[in-house]
Amino acid sequence: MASNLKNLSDYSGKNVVDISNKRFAVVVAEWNDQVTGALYAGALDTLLQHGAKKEHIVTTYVPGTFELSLGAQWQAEQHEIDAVICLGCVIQGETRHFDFICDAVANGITQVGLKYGKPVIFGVLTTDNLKQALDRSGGKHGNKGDEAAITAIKMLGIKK
Ligand SMILES: Nc1c(NC[C@H](O)[C@H](O)[C@H](O)CO)[nH]c(=O)[nH]c1=O
Ligand SMILES: CC(=O)[C@@H](O)COP(=O)(O)O
Repeated sequence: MASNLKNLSDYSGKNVVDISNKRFAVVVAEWNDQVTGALYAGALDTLLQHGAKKEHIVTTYVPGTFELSLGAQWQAEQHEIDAVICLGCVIQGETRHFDFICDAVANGITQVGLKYGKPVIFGVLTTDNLKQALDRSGGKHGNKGDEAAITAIKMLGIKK
């Protein structure tokens, strides 16, 4: 369902479990930091609102979205990490570079989750322009950082 039909910050309460002892890694891309900073604020707030302890949230930064996959692997390979949340924002420029980054990071993040059997969440905006990104990082369509955090929580509820 397109974001303009479903607010990114709305979610059902199903599979929302006690996360007071769960440890989260949040990996944030520095590119478009006006947007990724807002995504991070949303994700952090959502984790804390649902009972995560601040001392159980490890935050690291990578240069760009392309580096999120390796940044996520460095976190997921640590036994004590229960879930990884990846936050980035790729905005279409004049060339096809956008396509290569988006494809690489979607596949890379997927492979990390499968390799370590842990939720590794794709909290990446892939937009045509800055306005679309701002609308989805705390604007009229909600915050994909919220969505990424609640997705991590719900996946932990599903994983036995
Ligand atoms: N154009 C955007 C980038 N480009 C940088 C890449 O992510 C990567 O860091 C570089 O290709 C070196 O490997 N990154 C974003 O996160 N967002 C963009 O819009
Ligand atoms: C997604 C990008 O890497 C892009 O913003 C770079 O811009 P351009 O395609 O004009 O080089």
